[in-house]
Amino acid sequence: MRLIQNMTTITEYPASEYSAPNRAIKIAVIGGSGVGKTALVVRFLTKRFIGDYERNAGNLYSREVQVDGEQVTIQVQDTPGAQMTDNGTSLLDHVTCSIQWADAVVLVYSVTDRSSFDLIDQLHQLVVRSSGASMPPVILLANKADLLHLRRVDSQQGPILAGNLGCSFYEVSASEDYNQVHGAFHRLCCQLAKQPPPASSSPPTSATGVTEKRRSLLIPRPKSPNMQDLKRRFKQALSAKVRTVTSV
Ligand SMILES: Nc1nc2c(ncn2[C@@H]2O[C@H](COP(=O)(O)OP(=O)(O)OP(=O)(O)O)[C@@H](O)[C@H]2O)c(=O)[nH]1
Repeated sequence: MRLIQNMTTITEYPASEYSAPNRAIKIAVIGGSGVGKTALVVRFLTKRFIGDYERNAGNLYSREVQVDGEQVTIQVQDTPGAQMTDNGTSLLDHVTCSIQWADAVVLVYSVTDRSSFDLIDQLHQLVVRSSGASMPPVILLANKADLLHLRRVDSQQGPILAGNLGCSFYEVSASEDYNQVHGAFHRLCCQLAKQPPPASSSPPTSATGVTEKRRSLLIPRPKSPNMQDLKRRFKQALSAKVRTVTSV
């Protein structure tokens, strides 16, 4: 597949075709539970929308692509849903680790879930706190835009929040519109690809050494075989649909 946008080209290849180590672009996707994080990641990487997923335990997905002639590996960390508690938020250890690992962060809420919108401000603060001196690029995604009758977050509120946080905003539907989802991730990838790759020998840029940790120690290990796992789930979903059709 070849995509051209703003003079930047991205060509996707099956990961198995290449063995040479590439530059990696690492993206962490964070947000409340059930907002569609997995659906968005899978849609971006495979073009497919699969309705049902197991509850996310923190999978790492990757895909080989070519950006402006440079072969890169896009790695997307799908984090478990953060939840609001009386004391703040929970399930944040994994989220914090993902932020420190990532080159960029995608914050996600669902337009059908007011609490997921209210959570964004706290998650953004967590990104600021976890990033030290090297704040990564952040984009805000409002998902499930197709569910008009269930909307609980007004369409003007997303852009206002994004403006306050200083990040780009996209309202998307993982289920209905691949181009919207792809466009949002694509622009982020192009932005990251234009940045110079980190020098492996460079010293930490902050007293906490967050930058150095981001590149090395805190890389979460994949908890599933990524594309293999995706293919297995897709086959399961297909065969379930075939069973439903044949039994009607
Ligand atoms: N209608 C509609 N449903 C969606 C959309 N995106 C996701 N869903 C549904 O929302 C539910 C939750 O999606 P997931 O991708 O599992 O959400 P998640 O944020 O990864 O959830 P956790 O693993 O609990 O953190 C699933 O039933 C999806 O089919 C969308 O754009 N439109």
